[in-house]
Amino acid sequence: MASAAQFAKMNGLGNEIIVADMRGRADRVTPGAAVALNTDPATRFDQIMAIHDARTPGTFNYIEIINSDGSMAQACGNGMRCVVQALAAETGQKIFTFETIAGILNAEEHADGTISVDMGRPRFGWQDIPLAEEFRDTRMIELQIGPIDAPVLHSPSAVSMGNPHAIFWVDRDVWTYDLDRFGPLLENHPIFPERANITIAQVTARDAMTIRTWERGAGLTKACGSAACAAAVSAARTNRTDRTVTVTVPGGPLLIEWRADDHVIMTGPAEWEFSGTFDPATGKWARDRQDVA
Ligand SMILES: N[C@@H](CCC[C@H](N)C(=O)O)C(=O)O
Repeated sequence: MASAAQFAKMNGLGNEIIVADMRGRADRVTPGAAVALNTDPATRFDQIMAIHDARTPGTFNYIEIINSDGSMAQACGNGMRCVVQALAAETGQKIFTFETIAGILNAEEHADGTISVDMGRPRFGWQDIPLAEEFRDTRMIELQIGPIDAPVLHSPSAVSMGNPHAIFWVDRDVWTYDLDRFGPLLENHPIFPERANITIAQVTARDAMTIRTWERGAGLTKACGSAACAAAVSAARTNRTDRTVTVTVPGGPLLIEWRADDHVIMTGPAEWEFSGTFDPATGKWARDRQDVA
C-alpha cells in the first residue's frame, strides 16, 4: 500500500474537484483510485487535480488532471482555480505559473478572492482539436443528432482549449435539451477521435451567454471552465458576441476575456469543502479529524 497523501475536496462553481497533494512523491493517482473515490458519494468528483513537484524551472508545480472515469484531461479551468486557492492559502503567494500536459499556464488570485487563469490560446485546426476528418472551417462542422430532417442539435463550432470541445448553438433555454441523453452519444461520436466535451450554448446578448456541458470522462457537470472559454471564443469567432463575455453555467457566472494577444482569461471563484488523506493507489480515504463533526 502506498503512503497516504493529503487532499482537499473543493469546487469551482459546483464543478466537483479533488485537489491531491502529490508533492515529494514519485507515484501518481491511479485510474482505479479515481474511480473508487468517485464511487463514494462523499468524495464524488468531476476532476482530480494532482499537484506534483515542478518538472520545469520557473514553474511552481506540475499539475496532472484526472477525470472521474480515470482518463486524463489536458485542461480544467475550474480545477486550476481550486489549485490556486489551495496553494495561495498555504504559501501566501498570489501569482503562479504551472505546467500541465498541455503546456505552461499562469494564474492569479485577486484581492476579492476571485481567481483568473490564463487558459492559453484556442486552436481551431481540425487536426489540433482533433477531428477525424478534414474541416477547413471549424466555426461550423457537419454533425447532427435527432431526426435527419429535423435535428435537435446540429452544426457545432469545434475548438481545442488544450482539450477538445464542440459547441452547439441553440435558440431555446439550454435546460429544455436532454443533454444527459445526447451527451454520451456526441462525446463518443467517431468524428472526435479523442472524444470531446459537448456544450449547448444560448447567446443572450453581445456580452452574455448561458451554457450547459456534458464533460468528456465526467458527464453532466455544474460548471466546465474550459467549455466556457471554448464557447466564448467560438461565439466571438462566429460574430455572435464580443470578445469579453459573462458565461453563465449551472453553478453561476464566469467572466471570459479573449484578449487581443489571443490568450483566453477565465475569472471566477473557488470553494474549499473539507480535507482528508487518501491512498493514491486504491482511493481508500479518511476525513481529517478537525473536519469531523
Ligand atoms: N471541468 C473542466 C474540464 C475537465 C476536462 C474535461 N472533462 C476533458 O476531459 O477534457 C474545466 O473546468 O475546464
